[in-house]
Amino acid sequence: MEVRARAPGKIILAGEHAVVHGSAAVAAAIDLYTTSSLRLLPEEEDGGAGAVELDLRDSALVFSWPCSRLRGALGELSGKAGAPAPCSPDKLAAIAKLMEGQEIPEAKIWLSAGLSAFLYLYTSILGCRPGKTVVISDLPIGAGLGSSAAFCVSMSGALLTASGAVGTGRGSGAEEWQLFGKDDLELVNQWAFQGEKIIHGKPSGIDNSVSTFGSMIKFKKGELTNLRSRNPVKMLITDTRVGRNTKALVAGVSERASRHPDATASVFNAVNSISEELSSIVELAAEDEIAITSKEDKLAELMEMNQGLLQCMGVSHSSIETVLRTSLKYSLVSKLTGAGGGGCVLTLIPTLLANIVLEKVATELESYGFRCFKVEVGGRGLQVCRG
Ligand SMILES: Nc1ncnc2c1ncn2[C@@H]1O[C@H](COP(=O)(O)OP(=O)(O)O)[C@@H](O)[C@H]1O
Ligand SMILES: C[C@@](O)(CCOP(=O)(O)O)CC(=O)O
Ligand SMILES: [Mg+2]
Repeated sequence: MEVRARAPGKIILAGEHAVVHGSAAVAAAIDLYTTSSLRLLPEEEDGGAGAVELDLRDSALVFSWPCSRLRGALGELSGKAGAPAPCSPDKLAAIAKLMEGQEIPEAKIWLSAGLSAFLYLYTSILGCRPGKTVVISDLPIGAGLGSSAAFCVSMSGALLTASGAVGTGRGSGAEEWQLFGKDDLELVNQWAFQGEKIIHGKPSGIDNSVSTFGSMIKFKKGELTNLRSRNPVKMLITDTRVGRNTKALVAGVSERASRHPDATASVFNAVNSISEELSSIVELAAEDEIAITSKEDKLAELMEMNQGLLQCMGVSHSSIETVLRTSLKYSLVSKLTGAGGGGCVLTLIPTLLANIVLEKVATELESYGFRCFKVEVGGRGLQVCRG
């Protein structure tokens, strides 16, 4: 039997980086997904044959580890259905050794973090049982849209379903994709967070939480509040195609914070106020055109202020500045989203101007070699399908 699990990427409307240091942040799921499909294979009679295979379709790369090699490196693991234990330094070192001999092209060496997270999740949840996993994603990888979290959430969802630890709870029989109940989602989220730790070093947990639970959320110190967004929030996403790595950017902000503790504490505090205000504005119901415009003006101003503070943290980039300047020509406000340093930028598209301005600004941005995504904001989180 095959289990498929899909998990969305996300945008951060306010609060990235500061959220790692305890400030509030606001994030929403988007309708771009990573899907992990898992098929367990029968154990061979001698107990030693078979392999764990990971097929990364978008990269056209397949990785494989004989079960005997996994047992040799990690011991006789039985698999675990309950809450996860963090990956110990010894296990991480053993996983790093298992990367040896895998042919990762130099240009895609960043995939090794994802492979390590995969091996940790697979062997911790299922032990060293043979199986094949195929991963396909709509998301640009390493661009600020939470591909690492969507990878960990979809993988944890598929593995925990295959292990029997979680089961599909809700959804009509006619629907292919089914939703989990709250307890199952909590468990998937805990495992995905451990996977994110392997990829990010010090994640806040916002990305895996919004990918698991979907919708729009406020997140602060591990606490999640669901936001009821009363009016649609329309965002254009521009991928500058400048590659970057969240782990390095998060570490860079922490280093700046240790050099200038008082100044950065004030910056993080200001971001906290922006996220708090933005989350209450999002929940206001605007009934007419004047109210909608006034609400969107406030959101735009808060995004603009947040972008200035992200510059203070040292995570903007000349490509991001180009997107800001271009959108400003159309009187639109933008901010980076995710870790910055390149990657993606959000542009708020006012409801009343959407028909006039969206295509024009996207066309101009694409003429510079950027890639634009028009996404639905605040949709579903993890979904699973068996077949
Ligand atoms: N589909 C995928 N297959 C393998 N690894 C992935 C995949 N998606 C994400 N990753 C891992 O996550 C890393 C990107 O995460 P990160 O730097 O946090 O950027 P973002 O989460 O914004 O895309 C990649 O370098 C890779 O290790
Ligand atoms: C910078 C940060 O706030 C968000 C990172 O998002 P992404 O990996 O760039 O999509 C880090 C975190 O909250 O874990
Ligand atoms: Mg990430």
